[in-house]
Amino acid sequence: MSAAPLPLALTLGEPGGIGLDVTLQAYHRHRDLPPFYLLGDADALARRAACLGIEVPIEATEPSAAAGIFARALPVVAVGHPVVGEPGRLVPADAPAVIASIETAVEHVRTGLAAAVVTNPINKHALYGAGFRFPGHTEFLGELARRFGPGPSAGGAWTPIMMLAGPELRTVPVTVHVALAAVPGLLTTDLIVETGRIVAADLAARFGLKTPRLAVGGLNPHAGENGTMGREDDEIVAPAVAALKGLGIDAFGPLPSDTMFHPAARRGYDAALLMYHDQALIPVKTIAFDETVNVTLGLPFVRTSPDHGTALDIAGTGRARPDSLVAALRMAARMAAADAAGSPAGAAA
Ligand SMILES: NC(=O)c1ccc[n+]([C@@H]2O[C@H](COP(=O)([O-])OP(=O)(O)OC[C@H]3O[C@@H](n4cnc5c(N)ncnc54)[C@H](O)[C@@H]3O)[C@@H](O)[C@H]2O)c1
Ligand SMILES: N[C@H](C(=O)O)[C@H](O)COP(=O)(O)O
Repeated sequence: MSAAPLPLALTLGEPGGIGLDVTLQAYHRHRDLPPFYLLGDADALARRAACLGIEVPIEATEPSAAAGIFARALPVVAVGHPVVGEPGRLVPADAPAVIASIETAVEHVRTGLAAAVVTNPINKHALYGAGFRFPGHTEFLGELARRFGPGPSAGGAWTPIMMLAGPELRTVPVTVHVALAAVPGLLTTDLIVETGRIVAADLAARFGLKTPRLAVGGLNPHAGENGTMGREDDEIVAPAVAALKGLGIDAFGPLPSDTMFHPAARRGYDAALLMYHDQALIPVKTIAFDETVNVTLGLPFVRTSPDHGTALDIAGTGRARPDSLVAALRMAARMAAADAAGSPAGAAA
């Protein structure tokens, strides 16, 4: 007899945003989801369900009982902080619960209570007053990963890599939450090579792509047009592509970033590496905003998230679509199964 699958640990996210809405709607509308529990406050979730006018049975519980409860009620595991969760408003008193839910989710995976971490969106600015010092989940999770033991990077660090994965396109920003003006100074050949190496390794191990093809986009218009529109593409990006090839990775570029996302071009690669946040996130969110998943590669555990943000403008209105969260829950379950099996399981979106 095989054991019941471990549940996924879903974090609270910003309680003034749509995280609670999409959590409730996902459970309400989809009967075939992998079992998950919300790390938060059952009362706040019940208040949001009433606000949305939907009936969702909610049960406060412990992680070990969550999978058994899931068929009859949405399990909620308390994080030890009450939550106000007023739709459309950031309440400073809610920040400790938001941070605690992320830490607790990672701890539950580390201690074998949960299979993977799925995060609801946060408002980073709202957390800074409570001591949060990271640009986003990605960097915070990289730090929390140290609890699993030393990572492969310098000083025992883990290198978390952001990938946005949709049904037709996967993109990776090489630099992430930094001002555009800082990007040229941060781009190095080593950074691109390390990013490409982790992407190729995780696509093979966790997405069932044995020899993933990586398209590398240039920084400047027309990938620098032979150096006449900036030298970074020739001096930093091209050597990184050559180094990735030297590692046996099927990488090519630098490509002009404006013409690498049309349908025929997309069929030529499994993931695209782009030099900064908006180069990577605009195409994938434009093509499939409702189905794309934000996944963190390079960690000793699985983390996925919907691609959207807190959307304070529509919280509590019933207009938030749960599709991206549903995709994130399903992808997390597939990736965790691949990790558990120690072999590729094909977690493609
Ligand atoms: N994973 C995360 O924690 C994460 C991801 C992205 C943005 N954010 C944060 O979210 C905040 C708001 O960011 P933003 O305004 O750029 O993006 P957003 O995704 O919150 O909203 C952009 C637009 O899309 C709409 N929208 C978003 N999700 C939707 C859904 N599920 N259904 C229907 N409509 C939806 C919103 O109403 C808004 O009009 C920022 O503080 C940002 O840092 C967090
Ligand atoms: N850049 C991400 C996006 O726009 O989807 C987002 O801010 C989430 O980042 P984290 O997963 O690091 O919180």
